[in-house]
Amino acid sequence: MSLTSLSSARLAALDAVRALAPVPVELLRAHGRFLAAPVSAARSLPGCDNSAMDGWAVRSEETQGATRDRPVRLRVVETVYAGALPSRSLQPGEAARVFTGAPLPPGADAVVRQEAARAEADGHVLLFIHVPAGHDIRRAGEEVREGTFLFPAGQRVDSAVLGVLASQGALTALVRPAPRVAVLATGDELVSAGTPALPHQVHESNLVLVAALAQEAGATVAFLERARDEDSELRAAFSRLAPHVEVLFTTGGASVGDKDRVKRVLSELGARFFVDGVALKPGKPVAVARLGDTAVVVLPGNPGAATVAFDQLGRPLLLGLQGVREERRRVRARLSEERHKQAGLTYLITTTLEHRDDGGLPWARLRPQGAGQILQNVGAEGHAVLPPGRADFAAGDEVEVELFDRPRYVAVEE
Ligand SMILES: Nc1nc2c(c(=O)[nH]1)N[C@H]1C(S)=C(S)[C@@H](COP(=O)(O)OP(=O)(O)OC[C@H]3O[C@@H](n4cnc5c(N)ncnc54)[C@H](O)[C@@H]3O)O[C@H]1N2
Ligand code: MOO
Repeated sequence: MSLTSLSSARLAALDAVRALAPVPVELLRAHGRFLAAPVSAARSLPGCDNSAMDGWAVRSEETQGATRDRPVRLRVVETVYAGALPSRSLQPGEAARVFTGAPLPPGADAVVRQEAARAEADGHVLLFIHVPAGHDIRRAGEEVREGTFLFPAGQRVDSAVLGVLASQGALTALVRPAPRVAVLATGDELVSAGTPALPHQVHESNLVLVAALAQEAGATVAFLERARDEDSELRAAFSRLAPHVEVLFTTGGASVGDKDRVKRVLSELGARFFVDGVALKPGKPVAVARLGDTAVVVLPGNPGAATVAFDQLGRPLLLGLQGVREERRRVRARLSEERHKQAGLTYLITTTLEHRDDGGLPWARLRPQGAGQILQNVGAEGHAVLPPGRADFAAGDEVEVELFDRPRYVAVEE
């Protein structure tokens, strides 16, 4: 098996998919999806000059010198509520009762909030403070002007973006749908959760693990299935599942053992391989193929290896179907302990970061690592990247850490 570099494999894997066609969906259903086209403002926000407070709209120059002891007295000529329109312009000596969000009458240029004023029974108001022009007013278009750019294609639709789209009067957002995925766990040693397992048996855990990873990458999980390490079972499972999903993930049987049959059976079914083995640890046996219209990601059975292989090839592929690629933040850090590795491979080691008060680089506290282990991903902040071309790393050596949190999403060109 000749091993492809991680960077080439990531590029090659993306050729196995094309972005799904955009569809307009109701705003709440767009939550977590990615915009398929840029969005510009359909209207200005606010739409008109309006009051930021409950109070009185005034001509600011008339409040000159007002204090508690020497209030300014104005005649209240109307009341304007949010959503209503003023009936007239303010003339000298006049004020309008206004509530938060109410359009400002022409002629008014400031608001005195009601804590600084008192209504009198005879239809006047006493103002106790001087307000400059613009005070407690929200100007038309001060936040958004009609036609200005709001979001690029590829923007992830989170709650904040949904709020803005709704404020523009949008009912729907144009997004790419969630890719549908199936996960197939293979292995004769596996015992389903809920069933007692003998010491030589293994509780099946990759289905839920990979399904959750797929959901985190925006996919909808349509099938979770098991197959034994038999050609006929594998063949039947591939043929049954592939037509119904965009991506089929398999776990186990990916390596070179006698019962590692997944890749061979896929080939016999006519699958075309884009990636077959990557110079990566953990995750080396990972493959990406296409069976008919379905992308197949062959993940190793070891849970730690399956996680990294999913993260490096499966996740980009699911994001590609949604029209985006992810740019993770990278920071430099110092290794908290020495590591030795195979020089030809990229090692990705889950890590937390420790910031000390000495002003220096953070320390990468590597999690206990093993492809077959499963605790290493819990609470990890990122991957320490130990690049190829080097075998020995001493404690204190500088490395890059790729952070999982707050990535940037960029629309991919089609
Ligand atoms: N001679 C060689 N042996 C191995 C090589 C190699 O290059 N030459 N590669 C190793 C690497 S790297 C990995 S990673 C593993 C993974 O290979 P497979 O994909 O074939 O995985 P399995 O053998 O089926 O299982 C490995 C391990 O993981 C457990 N497992 C499998 N599926 C699940 C599941 N759904 N839930 C929980 N645990 C699961 C399984 O019981 C095994 O312990 O191969 C190396 N070997
Ligand atoms: O590369 Mo396998 O994925 O160690 O452990």
